[in-house]
Amino acid sequence: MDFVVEMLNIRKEFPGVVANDDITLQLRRGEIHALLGENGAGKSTLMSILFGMYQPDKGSIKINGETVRIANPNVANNHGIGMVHQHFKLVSNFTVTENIILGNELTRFGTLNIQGAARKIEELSKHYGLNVDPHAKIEDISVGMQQRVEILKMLYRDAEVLILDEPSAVLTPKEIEELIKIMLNLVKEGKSIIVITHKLKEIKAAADRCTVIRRGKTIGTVDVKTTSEARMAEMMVGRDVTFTVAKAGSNPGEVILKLDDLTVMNNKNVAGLKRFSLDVRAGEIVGIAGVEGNGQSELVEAITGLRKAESGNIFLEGKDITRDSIRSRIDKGIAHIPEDRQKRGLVLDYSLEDNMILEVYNREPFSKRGILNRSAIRKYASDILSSFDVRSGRGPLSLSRSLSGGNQQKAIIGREIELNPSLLIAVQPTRGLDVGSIEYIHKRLIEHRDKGKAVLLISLELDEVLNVSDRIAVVNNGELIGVVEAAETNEQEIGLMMAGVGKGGEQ
Ligand SMILES: Nc1ncnc2c1ncn2[C@@H]1O[C@H](COP(=O)(O)OP(=O)(O)OP(=O)(O)O)[C@@H](O)[C@H]1O
Repeated sequence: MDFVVEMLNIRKEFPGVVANDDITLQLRRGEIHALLGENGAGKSTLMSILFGMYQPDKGSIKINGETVRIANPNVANNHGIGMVHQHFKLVSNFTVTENIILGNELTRFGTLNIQGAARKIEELSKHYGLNVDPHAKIEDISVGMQQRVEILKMLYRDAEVLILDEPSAVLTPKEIEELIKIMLNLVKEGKSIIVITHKLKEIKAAADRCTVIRRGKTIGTVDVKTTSEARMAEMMVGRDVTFTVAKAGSNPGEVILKLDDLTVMNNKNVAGLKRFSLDVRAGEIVGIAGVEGNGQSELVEAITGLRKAESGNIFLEGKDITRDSIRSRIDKGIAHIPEDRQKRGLVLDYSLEDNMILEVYNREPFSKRGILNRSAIRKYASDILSSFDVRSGRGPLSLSRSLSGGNQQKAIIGREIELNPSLLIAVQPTRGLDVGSIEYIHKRLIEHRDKGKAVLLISLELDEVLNVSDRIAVVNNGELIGVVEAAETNEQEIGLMMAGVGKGGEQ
């Protein structure tokens, strides 16, 4: 068999955890190979080893049949291996071309040949159907385009093997479709791809084979065509997974959050949210559906106090909080699962336990007269971590940075739900989570509702909005297009509303 990459019996240990335990993955030339596994199963570690960022403790790597030692990412590049990380590594005020040649291109005379590079990038972009403008500035292009720049960067360096780490996590549904097309184009031209993803639908749509790992061990490699989504999910978590959300009807009570004619400016100082009014009641989950960038961030930031409202009012349990500080809003009962877990969710260089008390460290029993009560903090953190199944090497003492992305996300969700807020704002709460964890988080959101609390769910996953919410508010271009009962609508209707067509067909 013609394998372009073979990772054989790989082992990698971190303090307190065996991240990879005898893992074998063989990549055929010209295939799309999915790598599937629960949060913390060891996928990123395995790919970091292939890309030369970590050295395995045991095992070997073969490229085109020859054993190699990949000492660092430059060596990986020289072997034709490229990687697109979850968090892009682009300089935002540089152009596409400047980013691609950064650290790579010096001519024989020590001067840069930017025009030549731009021409080559344009050709590559055309050849693989990427449609990227080499002269555009990174800050002016969409996230989907930025990802293509990362792909181009690999192609520019003649990568034959492309590793994509959860590439669809940051994309809109349309961008995901385009990405799948691009991946299929790439393999048609002879490239080989390893893609880490939690989305079984995408594996079905794009991949040839799929290797499943669980808790650091290989479970098996399957042909995607002949394996059902349910079977792959079961291999991954070791039990059956239900894909539907079980919930009783809602029982809404008094209004908890009232937004009245709210206008909020965006970063470009134009109205990102326009004269927006909405009620969220106790005992209900209201979902916000919309294409990314249609006012959702401005809405969330205005409610949480991260951005000021230009006009209009925000009421929490009848009290006007429009001008309250962030701290005062937290104290009054607003909790927030932020979209960006690394920037806003966690202090990555703090331990997990310190992250669990970020909002409550000044309360008893966690501190008294400025002295922290470590044992109370540890107990509180340990309880959250075990109830949300946050897996890490050293439990509450683990550095937050060392957790896998999905486990970081679960820790944030646990911390916010534990505050028992009267209003829980959940932004993309299940982004990057495996299907088992998604099931669990949905259950906890519904439980919170059933305790008589209000939940505002903002998600780009239409399935999630439809399944978890009781009512759905659709936004387009910063405006509320309409509010519908989740039980009485469907994907088509919401899709049309997201495109700006009001309920009943009026534009
Ligand atoms: N640098 C590190 N130091 C300590 N522990 C680490 C480090 N990197 C990863 N780990 C641990 O190794 C395990 C595997 O992590 P890894 O990031 O490979 O998982 P993953 O499968 O990619 O998860 P996810 O789907 O959540 O991204 C986790 O328990 C994680 O906490």
